[in-house]
Amino acid sequence: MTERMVAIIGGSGLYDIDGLEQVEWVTVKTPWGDPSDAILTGTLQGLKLAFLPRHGRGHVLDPSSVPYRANIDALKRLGATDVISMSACGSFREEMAPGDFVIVDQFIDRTFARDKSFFGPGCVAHVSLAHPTCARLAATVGDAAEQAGATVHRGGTYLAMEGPQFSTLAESNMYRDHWGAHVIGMTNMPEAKLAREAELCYASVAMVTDYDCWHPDHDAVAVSDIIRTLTGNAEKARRAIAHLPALLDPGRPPCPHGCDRALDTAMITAPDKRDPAVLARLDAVAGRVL
Ligand SMILES: CSC[C@H]1O[C@H](OP(=O)(O)O)[C@H](O)[C@@H]1O
Ligand SMILES: Nc1ncnc2[nH]cnc12
Repeated sequence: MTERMVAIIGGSGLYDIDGLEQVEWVTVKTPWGDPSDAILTGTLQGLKLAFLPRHGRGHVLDPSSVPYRANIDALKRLGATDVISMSACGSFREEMAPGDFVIVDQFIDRTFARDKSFFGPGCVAHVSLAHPTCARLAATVGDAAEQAGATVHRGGTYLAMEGPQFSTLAESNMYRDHWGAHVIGMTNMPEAKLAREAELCYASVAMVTDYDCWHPDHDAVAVSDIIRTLTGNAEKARRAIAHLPALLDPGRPPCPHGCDRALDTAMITAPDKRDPAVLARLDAVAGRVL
């Protein structure tokens, strides 16, 4: 049994959480640079929690500038075992309406200007991403969101785009009609890939703010519309977090899906060929297998 620490990565509109005890904003140094901000740590009814605002408090980082590797490394370094991402997103489906929560289970990664792996020359590893989210954690997060009064869609494909501009109509139609995506955002990739490499269970709550630009009855998305919906979404997200301690024990049994053992079969560089400087950077992420 591992001691559980649930890390919440808060997206647009969610820059802190309340109700924690023994609260501290902790500054964490990582070999990948500084995380987006200090990390809020504390306990909620006995459950250890950490909270990191993805864009920094005051929303100072655009999606391409978020230090995804530093964020995941810092959470792992602090002792996180589970990561719950809470993000604003556009919807490609009529029934996934603004205000609804989608528990994402698949991704299409269209980002191209971000560091996507902790591994590389000197230590090569290939983890499986067939099932990029943790089904156990996702089910619990879905329960917490429902208990918070949200309309929850369990399962959905999140198209991660580079941004910061929103999609063209042609792109929106292609993602929706031909690629089968359900929601769109700019941040869950490479975050989910890095969480898997760091052997963290990862679940994503995509909180719908708009219909992007494909919907004939809705104007193309604008930040002002998003902000209007965000406030209500963030309130529901906070209520969902408050339900987590009743659903998650402080002790965490091994992940039945193997998220916490993702590196068991991933490393391919021969041990005597591994670069010591690269291994030093992997101390938190891959320390278990190095
Ligand atoms: C403020 S609209 C666009 C912005 O919102 C989402 O951020 P996050 O995923 O961190 O909630 C989206 O991905 C864009 O970065
Ligand atoms: N329509 C949209 N496209 C990309 N990111 C988003 N975040 C919120 N709405 C979005």
